[in-house]
Amino acid sequence: MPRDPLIGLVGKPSSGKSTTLNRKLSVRHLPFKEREHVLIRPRFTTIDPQRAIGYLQISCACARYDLSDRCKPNYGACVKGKRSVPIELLDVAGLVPGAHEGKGLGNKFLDDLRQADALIHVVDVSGTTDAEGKATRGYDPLQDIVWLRSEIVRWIEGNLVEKWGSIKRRHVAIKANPIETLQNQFSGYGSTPQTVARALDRLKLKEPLEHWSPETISSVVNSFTDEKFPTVFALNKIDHPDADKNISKIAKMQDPQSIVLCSAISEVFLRKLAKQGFVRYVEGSELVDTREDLVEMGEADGGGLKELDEKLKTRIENLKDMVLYRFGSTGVVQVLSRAAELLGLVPVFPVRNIHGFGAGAGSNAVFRDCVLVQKGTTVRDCARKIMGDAPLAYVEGAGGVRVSEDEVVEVGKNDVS
Ligand SMILES: Nc1nc2c(ncn2[C@@H]2O[C@H](COP(=O)(O)OP(=O)(O)OP(=O)(O)O)[C@@H](O)[C@H]2O)c(=O)[nH]1
Repeated sequence: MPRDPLIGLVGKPSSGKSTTLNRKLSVRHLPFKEREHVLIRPRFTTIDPQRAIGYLQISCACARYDLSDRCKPNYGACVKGKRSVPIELLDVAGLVPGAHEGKGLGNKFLDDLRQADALIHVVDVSGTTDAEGKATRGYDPLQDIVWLRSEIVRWIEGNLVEKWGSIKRRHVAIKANPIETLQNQFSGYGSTPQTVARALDRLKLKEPLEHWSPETISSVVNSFTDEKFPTVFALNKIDHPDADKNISKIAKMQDPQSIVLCSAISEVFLRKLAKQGFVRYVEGSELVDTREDLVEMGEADGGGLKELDEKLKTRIENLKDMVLYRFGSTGVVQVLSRAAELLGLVPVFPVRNIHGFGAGAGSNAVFRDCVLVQKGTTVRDCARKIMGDAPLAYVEGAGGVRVSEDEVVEVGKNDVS
């Protein structure tokens, strides 16, 4: 049965992980059942990783069938076809340079990372904190991208090289293929034979495994790391004046698809103002309206918003200029969306009644559930994930069409019941 996708949040101290999570983690607003899930589960000490629930914004199935006004999710929310679906996050705090040698409880944190399917690396792009998170000025944040990646690679490589002699001997003795041999070593990182196959495929290696040089082993581990831990770089603190030059530098070195610019503190601020009734704010967009704006747009009562004092007005104007107009949004919602894209997550909407998309039992509500599955998941696996071991007669997709259990689920293709 496929397990739920898990995204790990990493970054040095003070890069802004908690601030980013505060945005995504609204424990108070969750139903009680879900809250239990969210609470930090201390195992041995208080610095254990935290499981948190983030909200991934997707386009809801209700929008495709023009049923937005009847869409009532059991978890998360749906506003005019934009649905927030809960997704689990693993907050891996405490990674510092030297973690693979055990510095700062590094091995433990790296071990916790094993469970993650993708990573969000929160980078302080303002350069106002050094490698260990202490206040400074002019630090080059590209170094953080380099060292954090290197910690993960050196950890995996170290574990592999330590046993390389016996791995090689066994490989030759049982005439295994490289995928089998490596999968045996990498399964502890949550790898599958497909992950290993893709990692090897890229390298087009000619030499048999028993003749691999240390450089080849290193490139195999690098390629495996790319496959197993696809990473989004959340370049945080873009509101800071020193951020610009660092952003350009990082943009030249990294795949643009892997970068999202964000200002977690701006997102927290805007949400707070919206909650207090001072602004109307559409999450993930550049739209922030004050009472005056709404009056100007023809809403006589200013949308019922409160009057702002001069200080708050100036702060909002600055935030618009420095962040929203320049970058299009605070970027925080986009960070999670990009990670889901890298993972190829597919939202699936299980319903009891495939013709009306309802939940049954006389309810008028539609699309109450939405589960996220990894790309490549079959209809059978998906049904098992939703129904457990209950006997499966057959699965129908939208329009009441029977769907083969071997079919792979795709967006908009087979919303199953
Ligand atoms: N200017 C600016 N400051 C930010 C932003 N996000 C976070 N900060 C500040 O950076 C500091 C560290 O933020 P945290 O969210 O606590 O960082 P962290 O990565 O969780 O730190 P640890 O818990 O030590 O691992 C705080 O003072 C935040 O207010 C941002 O977008 N812009």
